[in-house]
Amino acid sequence: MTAFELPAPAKLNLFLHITGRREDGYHELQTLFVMLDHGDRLHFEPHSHLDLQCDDPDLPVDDGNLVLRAARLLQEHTGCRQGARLRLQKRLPTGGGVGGGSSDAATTLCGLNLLWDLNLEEAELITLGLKLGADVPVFVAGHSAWAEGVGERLTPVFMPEEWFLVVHPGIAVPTARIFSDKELTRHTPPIKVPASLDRGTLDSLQNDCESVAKRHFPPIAEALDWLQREAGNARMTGTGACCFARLAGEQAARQLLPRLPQHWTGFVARSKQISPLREALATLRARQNSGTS
Ligand SMILES: C[C@](O)(CO)[C@H](O)COP(=O)(O)OP(=O)(O)OC[C@H]1O[C@@H](n2ccc(N)nc2=O)[C@H](O)[C@@H]1O
Ligand SMILES: Nc1ncnc2c1ncn2[C@@H]1O[C@H](COP(=O)(O)OP(=O)(O)OP(=O)(O)O)[C@@H](O)[C@H]1O
Repeated sequence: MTAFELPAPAKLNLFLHITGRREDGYHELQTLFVMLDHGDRLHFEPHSHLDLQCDDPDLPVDDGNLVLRAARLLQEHTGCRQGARLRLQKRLPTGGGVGGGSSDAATTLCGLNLLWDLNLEEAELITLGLKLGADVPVFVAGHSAWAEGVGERLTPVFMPEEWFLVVHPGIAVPTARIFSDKELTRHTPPIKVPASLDRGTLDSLQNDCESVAKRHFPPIAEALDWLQREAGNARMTGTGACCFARLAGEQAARQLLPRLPQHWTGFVARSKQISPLREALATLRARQNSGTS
């Protein structure tokens, strides 16, 4: 396979319940993930060794970057000695709760599986991904999903494609800081996976991390208040910092975006049943099979 580019999409947690804590300190969750049509991009090229470039000067380009950690993990797991030149275009805010780093890691695993002709099955990539972070498996699976465990027990759910305004109130939230707070609600009773998730049910479900995140990071409370006033049904995603609201359509979302207070950034995105990564991989494979790569 020669050079190609793949998306690393964002996710939203439409709700997030914490139902318990494991002995290793990780939290048991119930959450609904949707994939968005907005995210980072990663360029792959054959190369003698692993080399990462990134357009965000605040991110490391050594093993501190999840892209290189994912690449090395795949090399170790398969014994593959090939390299790759990887160029990461960041669009997702770091520590934003939209899964930026995790999605980059998933795209790296899937892209190198193709570049290096490894032919690993999706289940094997998911197991590897979980070693890199609790959010990596859902990006490898690449569809909207109900998730349990630490986020790795995935059940596909059909969700209508909807438009969202996602607001980033200019701060980075370290996930561990929220999960280590003594006052975090950790015992929400588990709910059964509903056969279908109607809007009324979804709107009644909360993000258990919100109150702790709002206390540590007041800009999150401000962003939630603003979105609630302007659009209704405001929620935080993951452990923050991003907050989001569902809008009636693309136009409504795009009209609200320029009205964001100046010190925040945001983006408009549509949820996708099948992630842009999975779609792009299918196109690349089809090209490979027809010999036009
Ligand atoms: C909150 C979510 O974003 C929901 O999608 C994810 O569960 C977080 O996933 P992630 O960013 O991939 O998190 P990881 O990199 O695996 O973990 C960061 C830290 O958060 C804490 N952590 C994370 C996930 C989890 N289910 N329980 C935890 O207690 C752990 O202290 C861990 O050291
Ligand atoms: N490729 C990457 N992109 C973003 N952050 C990265 C990357 N590689 C390593 N990191 C580190 O990961 C941390 C933030 O991770 P990430 O961007 O996944 O947070 P997040 O968007 O809040 O995701 P989540 O919803 O999974 O919590 C930062 O400490 C950052 O330096």
